[in-house]
Amino acid sequence: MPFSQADQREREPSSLAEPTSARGPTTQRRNSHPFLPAISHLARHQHAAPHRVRSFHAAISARPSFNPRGSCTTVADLLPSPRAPLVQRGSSTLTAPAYANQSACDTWHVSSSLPITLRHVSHLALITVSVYENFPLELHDSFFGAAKDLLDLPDETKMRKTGDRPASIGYVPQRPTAPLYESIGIDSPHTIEQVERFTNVMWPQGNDTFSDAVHSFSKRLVEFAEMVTRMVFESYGVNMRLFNTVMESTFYMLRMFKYRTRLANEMSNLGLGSHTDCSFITILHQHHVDGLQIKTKDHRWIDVKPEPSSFIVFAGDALAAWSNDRVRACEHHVIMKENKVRHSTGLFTFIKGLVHVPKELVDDDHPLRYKPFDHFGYFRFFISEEAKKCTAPRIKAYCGIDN
Ligand SMILES: O=C(O)CCC(=O)C(=O)O
Ligand SMILES: [Fe+2]
Repeated sequence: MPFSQADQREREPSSLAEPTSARGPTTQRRNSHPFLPAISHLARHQHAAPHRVRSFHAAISARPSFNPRGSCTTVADLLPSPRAPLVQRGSSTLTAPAYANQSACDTWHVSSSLPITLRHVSHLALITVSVYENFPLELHDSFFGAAKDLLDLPDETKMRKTGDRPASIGYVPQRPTAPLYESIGIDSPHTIEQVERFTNVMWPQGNDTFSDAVHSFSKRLVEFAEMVTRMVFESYGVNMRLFNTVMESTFYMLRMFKYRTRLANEMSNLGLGSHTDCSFITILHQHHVDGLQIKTKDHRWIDVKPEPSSFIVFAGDALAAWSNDRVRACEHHVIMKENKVRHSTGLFTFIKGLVHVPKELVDDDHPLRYKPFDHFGYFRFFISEEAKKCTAPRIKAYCGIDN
């Protein structure tokens, strides 16, 4: 989420906040916020039996090769063994390999009510998840139709102030370093009040088609983000009371991106430069036009192909720190290969208050590597000029501990 416009608002009081000074490195173990590995790719899954699950239903596929210590995660390593035992509880089922592009993958079917143990998945860099129930294709299409209407508005309209929360940042116009890219954000898009507030700024006469599409889509996306969060807490054996606290303290920002086509005299096809996100997790959706690439541990860029109802989950910098470097924040960029306008969207999660590495993730082999940090404070640092000069990862510069 490489925002260039600093729109820094005052910090919101946090239910998680504890005085930093009161906590030394060895005592900073409560109130931390876990998260998923590096990347999940959520794809439509045809073989599912939706009637088996009550609510949100997804399938997670992963390639084999599991590193039980999971010290550091990127694509193409630390993936679970197909032989790894999977816990199946509640309405979960384990099915045959189902994801066509990946050989020897296993598929887990999970629902939000499902306490599936994700220990084997939690160090993954790349997993694929099919979301098919509660997330019909029409919803994706109506959402992207709404996003297109929004991003086709005149720049002066898109620049209007719409939010005032700590992590708010509104419209990011095309700029010399990323001339093809523009983006616009909606805070708390799962609440109808916030979506209507935003809509009324953009369309003072109202636009129910827009607000309905965005709200319906975001509500489900937030449910999905919660589900993933829960799975990660469980996978790390972190106290579930902490999960509840974190859920209450999570701030969601939805951003919609548009990449225009190149002009005749423009040589570069770079849509968006290489970066990691400052979020805890990011859930991305590319809709139809590809361009997203992620960097593997061995520094290769690989394509993430769009599928009509597929999502990708990235670990952001905050998750990397929370996990005490077990999970690596996913480096990604956008290369515009097709000569088509590209629309994509991302849900970014932030934790209000201090983020601590949980005690479960600190041991002799994994000494504490991060001080507790204020996530919104990190957001402000992330978009600052100072951060741009950092040679080390920004999160390390902000709150890393040299061991
Ligand atoms: O458009 C995309 O697929 C990625 C956008 C992105 O990475 C970002 O805005 O942080
Ligand atoms: Fe990003």
